[in-house]
Amino acid sequence: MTTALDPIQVMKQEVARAAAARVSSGMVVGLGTGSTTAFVIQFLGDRLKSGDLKDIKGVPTSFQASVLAKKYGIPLVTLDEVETIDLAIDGADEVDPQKNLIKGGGAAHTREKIVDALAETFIVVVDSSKLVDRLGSTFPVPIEVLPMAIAPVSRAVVKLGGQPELRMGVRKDGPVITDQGNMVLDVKFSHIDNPAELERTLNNIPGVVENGIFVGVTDWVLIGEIKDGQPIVREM
Ligand SMILES: O=C(CO)[C@H](O)[C@H](O)COP(=O)(O)O
Repeated sequence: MTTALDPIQVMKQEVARAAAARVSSGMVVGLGTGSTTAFVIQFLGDRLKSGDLKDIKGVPTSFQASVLAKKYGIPLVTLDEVETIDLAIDGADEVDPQKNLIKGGGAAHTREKIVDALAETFIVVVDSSKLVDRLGSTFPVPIEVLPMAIAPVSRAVVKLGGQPELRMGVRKDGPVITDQGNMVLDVKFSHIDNPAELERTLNNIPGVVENGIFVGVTDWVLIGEIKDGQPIVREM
């Protein structure tokens, strides 16, 4: 008996393979967080193992990314050790037609924004379900907040028209704690007219560490799709 592969997983793998193929020997590579970039890290490890790729260094965007990079044999460096990142590859929860993003489904958006924004080239890898006409259509905006400021930040986002919800752990009692020891508010907005303005406004609230709106950071989006029953990768 054969088991049909989940089409979303197939699209993620294809797009991850296409992104991993864009990495050249000697590059410093930003390693994103999430299920799609987990495939990227695995494929980079495969290329290193086969000798097709040599001497790359990874800058992880999360504890999860560093664990996977070690598992697949990718040497890691910190931002203290390198001045530039040649290429960053990361996933996203929503992508609009201007290549603006909502990220942070894995609560890693703070480190992701630092690494992705530093990269000379930033490639986003998504399956086609992540494409939206307008940010905020399907996904709330994740905001990393210092634990002591959860109440005032929640009140401030309500004044901005948002509905905040403290992100809770799935296999853990209590809230999700980020790699930096903070908490995450997922904030639903009925519509986001100006993502750049909302990104700045949210980051100006005292106690907010970083929010998951990424404006003007993306160079390329690789989109995994199924066409005529076959997975294809489209570029935006
Ligand atoms: O922003 C992220 C983590 O903070 C991820 O990149 C985003 O949630 C997409 O994840 P996936 O590839 O699993 O769909």
